[in-house]
Amino acid sequence: MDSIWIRGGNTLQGEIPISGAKNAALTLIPCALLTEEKLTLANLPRLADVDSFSHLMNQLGVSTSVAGVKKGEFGRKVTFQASELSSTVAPYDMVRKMRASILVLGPMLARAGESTVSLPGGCAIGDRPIDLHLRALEAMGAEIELAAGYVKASAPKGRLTGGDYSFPVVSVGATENAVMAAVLANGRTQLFNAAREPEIVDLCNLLVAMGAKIEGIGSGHLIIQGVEGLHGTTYEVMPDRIEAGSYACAAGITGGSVDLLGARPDDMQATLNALAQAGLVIEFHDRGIKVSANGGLKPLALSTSPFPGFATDMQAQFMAMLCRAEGQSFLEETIFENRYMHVPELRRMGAEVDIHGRSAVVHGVEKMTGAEVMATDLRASMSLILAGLAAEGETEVLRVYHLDRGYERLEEKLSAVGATIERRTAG
Ligand SMILES: CC(=O)N[C@H]1[C@@H](OP(=O)(O)OP(=O)(O)OC[C@H]2O[C@@H](n3ccc(=O)[nH]c3=O)[C@H](O)[C@@H]2O)O[C@H](CO)[C@@H](O)[C@@H]1O
Ligand SMILES: C=C(OP(=O)(O)O)C(=O)O
Repeated sequence: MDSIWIRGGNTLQGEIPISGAKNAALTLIPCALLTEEKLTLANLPRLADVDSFSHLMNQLGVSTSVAGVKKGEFGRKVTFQASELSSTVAPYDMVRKMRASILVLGPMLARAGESTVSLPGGCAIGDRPIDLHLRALEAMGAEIELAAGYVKASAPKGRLTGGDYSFPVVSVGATENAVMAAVLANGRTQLFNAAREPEIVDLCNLLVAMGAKIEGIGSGHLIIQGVEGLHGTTYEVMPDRIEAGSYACAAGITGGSVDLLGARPDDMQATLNALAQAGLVIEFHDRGIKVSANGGLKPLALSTSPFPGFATDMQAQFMAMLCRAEGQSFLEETIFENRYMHVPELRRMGAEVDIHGRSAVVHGVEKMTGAEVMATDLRASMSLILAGLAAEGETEVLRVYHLDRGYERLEEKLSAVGATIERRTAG
């Protein structure tokens, strides 16, 4: 199993190209299920989750072809074609590896009139139910059965009918499933209190490019007029705002300066505001965003919330950075109940963090020290990498497969800006 080894203490300086967004890719790929024609996605990040999703698509009968990729380039262009579906079942073996597999439920139901997907269950960061995905599909006439760990959805007479649904809690995945189902439904669907994350805007923009009719894109009220069919297209995946924010924290924690090439300011305003409040200097230019340290880090008070609020996917990385701030920071995690798994590992590196339920108090320390640490989930892993970059001595982050879900060639990107970092393969 691979690990990442770091010798900390280097000040990072230089350019980091930002890859296509994992969380956009994972909702754009299942859109291929909505048409018999080819869907080509450019700038798809080379990530374990994207490979797993492509594999799941293959199991459903979708063909994939990858365009020639040049050595040293990030991302790749993949064409998906679902001429016909050979299966409408997403098995446990796939779903347990990647929760986002649930995102085939809506489009497969819309396309084939039926869809069976293994229940994803909880994961390291929390319970993560899918009840809202199911309620939204029921509002479009879906009949849902739960049995033997699977959810089986079917559309009476083979086609969903437009309906209205108001989400009691903002859910990114449930909004995505509902939108992908509604685009082929018979009639109009209205979604209230829909998630407004930039990845959902990316999804809606792709669907419109495929011939869908969607109003209110970017707002919490989506109005979708179902159409008879969608066509293929070529579409470029948006840049990863979480990857960009993570590398911005790397500049902060090492007292350096990085240019986040391709990052889009509008997608990450809350992150940029928090970085600025922590004392970093943010500059915008036509190739991206430059984030530079300017003296010591200031402590912050941050609470996670749905977009446009401060993203839960940035909480662990900010916590690592704030371990080096001058004073006490306060963090509150409102989205997932168990998203402080990185804290015991950060403490092993000298961090002083108190947890009280969903709140954390981070007492800034003058130095952190390298250690062997265990990654527990994707963003927790990144927080340990960040701590390792600033720590004295050597850090080895184990269970790197979590990182490989969401950071394309992390060690290459960080060594290019001056980090002493390498991937080690055991055995
Ligand atoms: C692949 C992907 O895009 N993953 C992102 C997506 O996850 P995901 O789509 O799973 O997260 P949701 O937005 O659905 O979850 C938000 C909250 O709603 C709750 N909930 C959700 C669905 C449901 O049916 N019932 C329910 O109660 C969840 O437990 C959580 O407390 O959004 C999260 C919140 O921004 C991010 O951390 C993940 O990186
Ligand atoms: C929680 C995350 O992803 P997923 O929903 O795929 O687990 C994440 O990207 O931080």
